[in-house]
Amino acid sequence: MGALVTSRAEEVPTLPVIGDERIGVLLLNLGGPETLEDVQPFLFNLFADPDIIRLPRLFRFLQKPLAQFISVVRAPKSKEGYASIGGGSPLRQITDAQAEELRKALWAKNVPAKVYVGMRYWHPFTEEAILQIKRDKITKLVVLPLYPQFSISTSGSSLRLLESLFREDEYLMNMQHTVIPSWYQRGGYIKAMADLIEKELQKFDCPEEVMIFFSAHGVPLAYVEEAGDPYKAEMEECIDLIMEELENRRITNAYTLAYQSRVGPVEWLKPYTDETIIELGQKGFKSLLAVPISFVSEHIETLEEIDVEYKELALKSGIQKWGRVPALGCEPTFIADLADAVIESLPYVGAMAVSNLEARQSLVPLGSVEELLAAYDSQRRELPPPVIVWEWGWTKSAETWNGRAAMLAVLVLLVLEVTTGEGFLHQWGILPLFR
Ligand SMILES: C=CC1=C(C)c2cc3[nH]c(cc4nc(cc5[nH]c(cc1n2)c(C)c5CCC(=O)O)C(CCC(=O)O)=C4C)c(C)c3C=C
Ligand SMILES: [Fe+2]
Ligand SMILES: [Fe+2]
Repeated sequence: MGALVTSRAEEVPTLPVIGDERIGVLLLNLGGPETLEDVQPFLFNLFADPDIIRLPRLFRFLQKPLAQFISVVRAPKSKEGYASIGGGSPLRQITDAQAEELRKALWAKNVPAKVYVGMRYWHPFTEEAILQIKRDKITKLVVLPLYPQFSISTSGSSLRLLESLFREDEYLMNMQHTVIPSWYQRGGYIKAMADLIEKELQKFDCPEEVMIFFSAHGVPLAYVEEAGDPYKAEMEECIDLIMEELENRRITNAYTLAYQSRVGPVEWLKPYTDETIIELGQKGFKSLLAVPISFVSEHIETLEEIDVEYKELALKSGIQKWGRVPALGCEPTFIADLADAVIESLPYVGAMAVSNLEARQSLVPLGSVEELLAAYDSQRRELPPPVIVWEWGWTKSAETWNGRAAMLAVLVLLVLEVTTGEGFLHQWGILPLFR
């Protein structure tokens, strides 16, 4: 259920109607498997997303079979990871708690709003949250992705899904709404991050000698260089702002940014976290403080990848003292800032009423996300034509048989790829995702 999120339902006051208005906030997030049985279907949902695996247009019909194949092959390794952090992702629980704290902060600031959670790949799905929003007859909606920096693969994917849901539904089309596409530059968020870093630095014997190691989730390089994803630029600006805030507190440590969690053999944003850790060890750094920067909840990549894998690598590479800044979670300065972001965006929701035509065309009043997504789509159209072109018959039955022949050919190609290690899917960087 994408319902009003609360730990104890009876404590939630009934949503007052101000005039005719009912305000809602929709938090968008990735979602994670709650049990080990959820892992494979969760992975299927993730890989079936064309914003995660970008196939050329002619091969889109392969998206789901490919997602099925990759998810089945990858599931055992992923399950091991989830088993090691307690048998499932903590993401739903943390996001629900953030939603409840945000609701309280909004009510405390005299903005009585309902807060909904819509996950992209697992429960509560975005579609469920939208159903609940309609049931509650929300009239003004603020859409807030829980990713500080925008990426096509995260906020972009969720917004694309929302846009398609909005287009199909008369009620949603007419609902006033606005989106906060990214918020990495907000003062409260920057301050909250700096507070956490400052606190963790104090746990080292010589805090001023610690290398502050920002580890962001990576994306394939082509997203940034070909599709125009602003993720890297926003990430770099975000880190500059945090370091400025620390400098104002006379904390002038060395710092660096690297990208973690790459999947498959295509080039991802560099430098890579693992390679950077080894280099820092070689350069003689002895103390590292890891700062997860692209996500505001603990999840498998903080709890397993950073806390276990990267720590082990660091210790092997000559680092003697390793620390890690916790994810923001329900940190009060951060939640208060999210509440302010929502409140500041409310006039834009009103503005949508003035130009409802715009509201019908785009989720975003200023058009920024629509422009980003449009740029991304035009990149997709410009991809070179695939080598195989199916140009057989035009009758219905011929098309059916062509489809079957194509599927058979694809299966043969898959078997050949797996056995020889070469082929189209390797060239597109897809097949090695299986491992
Ligand atoms: C800002 C954060 C994230 C970006 C950008 C991102 C891009 C991205 N991710 C994959 C593949 C996988 N991601 C997986 C889990 C996962 N991803 C993020 C965040 C970002 N992903 C989080 C927080 C999580 C963990 C959720 C949880 O359960 O705690 C997984 C599944 C885990 C695994 O098997 O390793 C995959 C696979 C790609 C390909 C991509 C960019 C194209
Ligand atoms: Fe991911
Ligand atoms: Fe990942």
